[in-house]
Amino acid sequence: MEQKLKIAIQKSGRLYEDSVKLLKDCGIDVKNGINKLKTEAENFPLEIYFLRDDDIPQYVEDAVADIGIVGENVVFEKNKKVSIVEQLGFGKCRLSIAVGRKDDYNGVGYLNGRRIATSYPVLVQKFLAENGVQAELHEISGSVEIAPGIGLADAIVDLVSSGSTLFMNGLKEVDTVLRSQAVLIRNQGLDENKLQILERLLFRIRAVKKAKNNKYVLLNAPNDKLSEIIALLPGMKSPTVLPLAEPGWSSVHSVLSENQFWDIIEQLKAAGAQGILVVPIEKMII
Ligand SMILES: Nc1ncnc2c1ncn2[C@@H]1O[C@H](COP(=O)(O)OP(=O)(O)OP(=O)(O)O)[C@@H](O)[C@H]1O
Ligand SMILES: O=P(O)(O)OC[C@H]1O[C@H](OP(=O)(O)OP(=O)(O)O)[C@H](O)[C@@H]1O
Ligand SMILES: [Mg+2]
Repeated sequence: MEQKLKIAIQKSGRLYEDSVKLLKDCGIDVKNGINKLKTEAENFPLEIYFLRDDDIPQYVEDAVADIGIVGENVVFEKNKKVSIVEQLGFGKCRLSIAVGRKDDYNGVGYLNGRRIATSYPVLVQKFLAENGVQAELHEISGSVEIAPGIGLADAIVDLVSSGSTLFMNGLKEVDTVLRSQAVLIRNQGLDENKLQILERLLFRIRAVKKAKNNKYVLLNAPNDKLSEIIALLPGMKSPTVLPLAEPGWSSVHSVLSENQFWDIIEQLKAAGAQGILVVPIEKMII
């Protein structure tokens, strides 16, 4: 029987949809019946377990699952013997210190002798020790933002992304303990066969990630401006240039990365490019 790689992903919550989408974008068909906690892909040797995110590092250390998708915040908090294989670019958030909106926080020293509520005692204790601060930790498993309002703590350390939960609870973000995103982790003792399946999966994940960070650009350029325009375009090798039906004009095709995209588009326009089209790329294999 063909061996399968076992992957643990979050059952529901912030990482669930993006984790399933990533596998689907990798061409792996994931059928998840409601309340079904285990499923097999039909077209790739992968078995998928749907779990609480907190449990994933332990399961991966114990080889109950071979690999898993979980936030770096959880990986570092749980401190299990697993390896991080790849950052996945979603589930981006930060573990931050927040205090009451009117409190006069003036640096981490403010926390000396105060009560801090958090679901991340290990990370918070490490941060406090590094900063020479002694505080009283109250570990709570959720709804941390309510703690100052009900007199349970003077400050909290919790995950923040838009900041709207803090705002709605009368709190303000004052310092960051850790920046986090979802990562792929693996058991440290995978055999050759499983490592090979993991390599195949990683090859696809990287192609999907790369495609997301790049755009395909098509534009029209007058031939006398071609060399100036081509010099602005990186492309995978070099841009493709095709003659247009209209004499004296060419169509130029290239790939631009998301982070330099708008700068280059402005320069292309200034250099005489017209009819610029930007198209998403589905997979990118270099
Ligand atoms: N607001 C956010 N924006 C982006 N990513 C987030 C946000 N909040 C949490 N995350 C990331 O998503 C992970 C899962 O968050 P979620 O709130 O779903 O966890 P949970 O309530 O502990 O879920 P579970 O039921 O699986 O234990 C977090 O560990 C973090 O990495
Ligand atoms: O800065 P924001 O965009 O408001 O996001 C922050 C909130 O998101 C997470 O909780 P989530 O909404 O996932 O619910 P949970 O408490 O049930 O985990 C986190 O624990 C914060 O409470
Ligand atoms: Mg959890």
